[in-house]
Order: sequence, then structure tokens, then C-alpha cells
Amino acid sequence: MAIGSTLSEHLDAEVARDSSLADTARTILALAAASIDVSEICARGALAGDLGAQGETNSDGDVQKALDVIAHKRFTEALQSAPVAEVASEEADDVMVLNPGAPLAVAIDPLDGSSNIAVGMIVGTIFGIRPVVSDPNDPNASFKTPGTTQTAAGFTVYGPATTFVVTLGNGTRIFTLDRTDKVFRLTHDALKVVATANEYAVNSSNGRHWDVPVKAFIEDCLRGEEGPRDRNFNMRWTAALVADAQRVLIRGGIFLYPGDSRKGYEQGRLRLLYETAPIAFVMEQAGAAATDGQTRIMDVVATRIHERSPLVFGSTDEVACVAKYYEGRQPAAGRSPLFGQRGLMRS
Ligand SMILES: O=P(O)(O)OC[C@H]1O[C@](O)(COP(=O)(O)O)[C@@H](O)[C@@H]1O
Ligand SMILES: [Mg+2]
Ligand SMILES: [Mg+2]
Repeated sequence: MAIGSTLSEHLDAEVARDSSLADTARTILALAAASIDVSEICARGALAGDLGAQGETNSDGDVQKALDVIAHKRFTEALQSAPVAEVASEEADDVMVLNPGAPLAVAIDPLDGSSNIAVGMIVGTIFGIRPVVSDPNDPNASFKTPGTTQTAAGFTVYGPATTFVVTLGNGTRIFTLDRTDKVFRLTHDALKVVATANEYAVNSSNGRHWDVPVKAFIEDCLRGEEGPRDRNFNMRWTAALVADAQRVLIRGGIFLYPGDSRKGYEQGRLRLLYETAPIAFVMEQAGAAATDGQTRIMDVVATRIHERSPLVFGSTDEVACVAKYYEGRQPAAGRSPLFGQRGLMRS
């Protein structure tokens, strides 16, 4: 598809390739339209009111900000006009029923990176679309399938530009909002994340709570060319998963939000259905990897709609390297009896 083509044109091409994606494409268009509205609000910043004003607590224990609630309302309204039967939103305790009998279920984080709202920094929206599973005994059945059942996934980044990142299982693309025409235009076609990169993203203030493999991985990155990795690393952390994910898509690197020993953080901070599974689909379709450290995220099945999952994604060599640390095979000779010989990873 030519650079500059619209999201609509891309979706038409995807439906021409696979007609079973027609409902998914309509749903993506509804999400994109709502993204443009939320983008307009974000772009007004403080002129749009106190978007960071604190309200109620959501089911995951986060205090909702005004923009969390506005985005949840706007996206669920938009999905009402799409072939969507059920929505699992970060900002609703239970699965919401929209159009009974419709074929699709959507998991959505209406506003990702909430701690950035009050300071006017990057935020986003994350979504994953999957087929409805009807089970009269379980209102959550549609969401208890692995990430591999997603027909599409993506995220919007409300940054200096608003971007819409999407995959329908045929590569990952970035569309950038053309504010003049109010359409998303293709700017990054069929992304290919580099296999090796020297940049990592982690909230290191949690370092003392991490388990041994993650601590060792990050320590060895910090040791740079004097350590077993033999090269220097740079660190970036935007506190918005969407922004870190977009950076990894464009220039590679690795992102980690591992489980840690804080109460409630045993499975990290991010939620499987509307954060880690959609990001995993987008990453895999761009040639990158996404695991919980060891297990492929796309294979994980949720047992609850707000279930958390550790997340490690990015350049394949780096993600594979983290797995080696979990297996005790990293090149950290002499530092701990737990670990193997320096040089093992290079073999
Ligand atoms: O506050 P921390 O620990 O740095 O966590 C930041 C992470 O939490 C999140 O903000 C969670 O998403 P929400 O803002 O949607 O709850 C991610 O975007 C981000 O990667
Ligand atoms: Mg989020
Ligand atoms: Mg959120």
C-alpha cells in the first residue's frame, strides 16, 4: 500500500484479501473515529479542563482521571455503531453488552498512560478485537481465549502527532492523523523491528522488588561494554506503554514490566486482555517478540477480564536474552553461583 493511503483504503485492501475481516474492519474504523475525537481533547491540553482530575477507583485499583472516563465513554459509544457485542474495558468492572448477537468482542484500555495526563505528556488507547464465544453460563467466555484468537489489535498514540498503529494479522502499520482532512494516512508500512538494539525501557524504581533474572539482566545492561553484554545500553521510560511500544516498533529495543514482590504486583502492572495481548499481536506482526519473560504472551488465556500479566517485548535477540537469564544461562561469570559461565550466550 502506498505511503499516504488512508486507513480506510488499507482496511478495504485487507477485506479484499480476506472477506472474513469485514466486521473487524468496521470496528477498527469506529475505534479510529473515536481516537480522532480523543486526540482533539488531548491536543487542547489544559484548555479542555482539568483532564487529570481524580475521581473513582477502577476495578484494578487505579484512581480514574477525568480523561480516563471521557475516553471510556467515547470509545464505548463508537463501538455501539460497530458489529460489537461485548466490551471489556479497563474502566468498567464487568463485560459490557453492546449489540447482542453481533460477532465481535473488544478489549480496550481507553486511556493508557494515565499518570501522564496531568502533565500533558504522551497517552494512548489500546485495543484487541476477537470473536464472540457464547456461553450462557459465563459472561466472560469471549475473553477466555488466547491472544492468537485476536482478529486485529492496535493502539493510538496521542503525542506530538497522533498515530494509529494496527495489525489485522498481515503485518503492522502506522497511520498518522492528517488533521486537515481528519483521516489517518499510512506513514510506516509493514514494519520490521530490528533483531538487536541497545535500548531498554523499564521502571527501574521498582528494581529492588524484581526477581533475580530481571535484576541480573538490567544490571548487565548497566555495566555496558565493561560487562558481559559487551556493549553500552541506553534507557528510556515514558510511563505510557503505547509510546514505549511505538519507539520499539520504529527503532527497536526492549520493554520490560515484570512481576515483582510488591503486594498485587506479582504479575506486574499491565493487563493481559487490553494491554499485553494486543501489544504482543502488534509486535509479532512486526517481527518482534512478546513474552512474560519465558512464555509467549499470545498463548496465554485469561481467567479474569482484568487479569495482569508480566510483559517483555521488543527486538527478538533481546527478548531471547531475557529468557536465557530466566534459565540461568546468562554470561555473568563469577557474579553468582546461580549463573553460568561468561560467554555462554555468545555460543
Ligand atoms: O507507573 P509505572 O509503574 O511507571 O507504570 C507505567 C505503566 O502503567 C501504565 O500507565 C498502565 O496503563 P494505564 O494508565 O492504562 O493504567 C502503562 O501505560 C505504563 O507502561
Ligand atoms: Mg494502560
Ligand atoms: Mg488505562
